[in-house]
This record gives sequence, C-alpha cells and structure tokens, in this order.
Amino acid sequence: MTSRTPLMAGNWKMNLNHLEAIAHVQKLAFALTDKDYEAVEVAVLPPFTDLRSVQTLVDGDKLKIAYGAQDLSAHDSGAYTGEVSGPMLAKLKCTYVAIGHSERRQYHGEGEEIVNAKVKAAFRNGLTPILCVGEGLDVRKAGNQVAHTLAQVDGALKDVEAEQAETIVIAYEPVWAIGTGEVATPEDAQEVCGAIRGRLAELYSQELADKVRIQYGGSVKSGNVAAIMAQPDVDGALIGGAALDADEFVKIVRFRDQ
Ligand SMILES: O=C(CO)COP(=O)(O)O
Repeated sequence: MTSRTPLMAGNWKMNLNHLEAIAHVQKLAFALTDKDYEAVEVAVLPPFTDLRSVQTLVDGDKLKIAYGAQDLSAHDSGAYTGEVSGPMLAKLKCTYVAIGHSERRQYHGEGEEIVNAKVKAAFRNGLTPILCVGEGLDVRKAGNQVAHTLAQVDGALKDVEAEQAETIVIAYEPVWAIGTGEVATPEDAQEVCGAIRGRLAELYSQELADKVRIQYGGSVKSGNVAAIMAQPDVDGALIGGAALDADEFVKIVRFRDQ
C-alpha cells in the first residue's frame, strides 16, 4: 500500500462572505504550523465570491493552505448564465473542485451524466475533483449503500483515463449523516470507502486504487474524527458545519492529538 497524505477539506457551503473568508483563513494560517502541514493537507472550499480574496491571501503570504470551489460548469465558456467555468477556477489557482455534492444532486437535479461531464471539465482544466458520493437514508435502510455508491463512482468515472483518475479524491458522504449530527460509525465509513477502493482496482488497477484518497464526510467533528481516520481506507474528511469554526477545524486537522 502506498502512503496517502490525509486531506482535510472544509466545505463552507453557502457560508462566509469574502471578508469573513479572509478573517477565517487568517485564523487558520495563524494556528497551523509546518508540523501540521507535513502531516496533513489542509484545504478550504469557499463560495465562488470568496475565491479571489482567499487566493490573494494564500499567494501573498505563501500559505500552505489549498483551496478550491464547490462546483463548476461542465462547459468551459459560453452562454451559461450564472455558471462558473473550469478555466476561471484554474486562473484563480484553485487546486480542488467539489463535484456531485449531495446538495447539488438533490437541489439542482445533478445526475450521473452531468457529474461525469463536470469531472471531465475539472481534469481538462487541471483541477482535482473531489467527487462526492453516498446514499440516502432509504438506501441505507435497505442495505444497498455499497451498490448505490459504487454505481455513482462508475457513472462519474465513465471514460475517464487512468492518468487522470489516479489523482481524483473521492468523498464518501452518506446523505443521512450530512448536517444531522448523525455520524456514520467508523465501520460504516470503512465498509463503503473500502468498497470504493476495490471498485477503483477493478476499473483501473490495484496500484491506482492504492494512490487515490478517499474521504469520509458527514457530521465530522474533533470528537469523532480520530476513530474515523483510524480506518484503513479513510484518507481524510470533508467537513461542513465544523469547518466554519476555525478552532474546531484546526482540531480536526490535528486528529492524531484527539
Ligand atoms: O456535506 C458535508 C461536507 O461536504 C458534511 O457536512 P457536515 O459536516 O455539516 O455534516
């Protein structure tokens, strides 16, 4: 097994305006040390309107905090009112872009085809997708979480070449655990994250599967992160609510101390 640097990413969702974003990233920069950055990759996913401010801060102070967007258009330019393109995000030196978050799937009707097109748009523009997958409560109750989630992985990676797929990040976020305080057990997280890695091995190769970072997301906090990170196929977390509190996010980054 190759070693995978854990990725702790804060998905701010529709929170923090650009001034609040600056204050928040400054707090993170003040608290985090080289020791933290050596052990864990730290990333924030602010709203689009904050990205320029975050870029200016990160660039100006040479911060080791990565950043990215929460979505992108499947198209690179054109008459798509309200959308933001991959080239625009690349120009702002974004590293990451979340794709297929359950809130996009649920509230914006994003299905497999659009998620696949967005994954390709991200790769086309040198961005690393954080592909979000995971089942709703009904699917979990029926015991179909693995099949459901793997079908989402298959759809998102359709016609994606190995050299791109090996850089993807996949976030397993069971919908019933998002923003509910209902965290999946470490065993629940491992079951599906392990199955995702197995599917990557089938679709590509074991070597590739061993390189891909798979995160867990859903009510992650400083109090539960260590047990989840102890699972062999969990390589980080995608954090919503708890990432809005800089002190709490720093504690999550330092999961080994919790
Ligand atoms: O959706 C999430 C991250 O993308 C998880 O959100 P919470 O951490 O607020 O449950």
